Amino acid sequence: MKLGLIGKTLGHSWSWQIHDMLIHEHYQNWELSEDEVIPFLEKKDFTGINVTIPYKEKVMTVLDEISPTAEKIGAVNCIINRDGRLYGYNTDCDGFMELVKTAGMHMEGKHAAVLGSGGAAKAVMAGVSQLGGIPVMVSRHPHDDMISYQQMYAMQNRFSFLVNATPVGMFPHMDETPADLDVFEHLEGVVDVVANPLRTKLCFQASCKGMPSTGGLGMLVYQAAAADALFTGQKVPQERIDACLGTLLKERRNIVLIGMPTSGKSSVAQMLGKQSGQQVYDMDTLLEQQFGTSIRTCFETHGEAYFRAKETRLARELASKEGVIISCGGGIIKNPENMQVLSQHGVVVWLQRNSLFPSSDRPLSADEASLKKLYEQRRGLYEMYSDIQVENNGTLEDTAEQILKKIGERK
Ligand SMILES: Nc1ncnc2c1ncn2[C@@H]1O[C@H](COP(=O)(O)OP(=O)(O)OP(=O)(O)O)[C@@H](O)[C@H]1O
Ligand SMILES: O=C(O)C1=C[C@@H](O)[C@@H](O)[C@H](O)C1
Ligand SMILES: [Mg+2]
Repeated sequence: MKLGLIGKTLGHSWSWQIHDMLIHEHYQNWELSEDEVIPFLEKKDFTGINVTIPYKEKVMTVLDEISPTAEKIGAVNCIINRDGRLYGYNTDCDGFMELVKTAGMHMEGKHAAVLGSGGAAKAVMAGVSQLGGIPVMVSRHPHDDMISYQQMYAMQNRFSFLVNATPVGMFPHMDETPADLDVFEHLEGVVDVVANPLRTKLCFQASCKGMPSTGGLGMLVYQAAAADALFTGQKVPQERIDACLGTLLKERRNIVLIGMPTSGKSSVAQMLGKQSGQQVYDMDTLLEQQFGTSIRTCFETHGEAYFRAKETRLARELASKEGVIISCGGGIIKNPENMQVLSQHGVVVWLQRNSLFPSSDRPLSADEASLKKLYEQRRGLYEMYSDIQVENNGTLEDTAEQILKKIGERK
């Protein structure tokens, strides 16, 4: 089988790795210029290909047959060569539907605001409809049946779901967000088709509100699985799809430990590193190295604001890493920006320990009374920002194992 992906720039594509895991087949990248696309297709020297930006519409002109869904969407991302005849499909739509189902979201009879008007947005519109939902396309330059962002906000009451199908928030523009979630009063879930970062700012804001949300990595894997079923004529077993997602997440997702001073973040991080083989970064230790003094001395000399600014800068630096363990200082949750950047590629674990103790090394919890006060001030924030909560009352080994187990159970 000769399989691969065509598009303009493919350096950042994860598809070759995904298809390798799903069907153990070699999958090539063919970077083509505008003029090369049609001759490439006419040569028909492939078994099956995926098509990505910006050629999903252009390829339709030379296909022999196009599936009704792809025709309706107006974009093809999968082409099969059957005895010299080219058949076009849209598996982005299948991928989107699978993503929504896996996230446990039920769109039947509900309105979904779909942000964007490009190929991805059109596939999402078809997916929402096939799931029984009522999609409404939202665009900065609305025409035909689309509405503007202003109109969306004006009718916010109607929407149960918000789907981002624009590139806003995608790496490297991770501080951007396509919509203001605060305006919506009845949202049940947020879907972002962006896969990098794993959690966009939009999804972070949804998690802070306790609202179900999902990023686009699952869609990327599910659309690939749907394409593989067309390439091979056989369904990809679910276990293989799950294993593929698990591997991609393990390689890219950081484990971020938050919690009260002395809850065990640094010790558990070291144990996790030992058990999983991932690199460990201890923020307080790194800051102490940077200052050349203890944290207490830094507070005494420069004040808390100085320390917090350095902490945020370090959080941003570490947030760009992938597949590592990050142990935070207890006060990391004081600045929402820290948690947003650390959550981009991170699963955030709140470590809880019964026997917390005052420590002269930690300026804000040097005695029992301040420790207690600190806990009351911070527990709501630890809860809001964490994906997983784990007790650290047994051995460090047990705690680390429990964390890895709970993370493994998440998709
Ligand atoms: N599960 C555990 N079993 C035994 N001792 C533990 C356990 N977890 C933590 N400790 C001990 O508690 C103390 C505080 O742990 P650690 O320094 O890892 O906490 P921390 O959350 O990183 O604190 P800080 O926020 O002050 O950096 C250490 O002496 C550590 O050995
Ligand atoms: O970036 C990628 O590798 C891809 C993205 C989407 O366009 C998919 O439709 C395509 O199959 C592969
Ligand atoms: Mg520590």
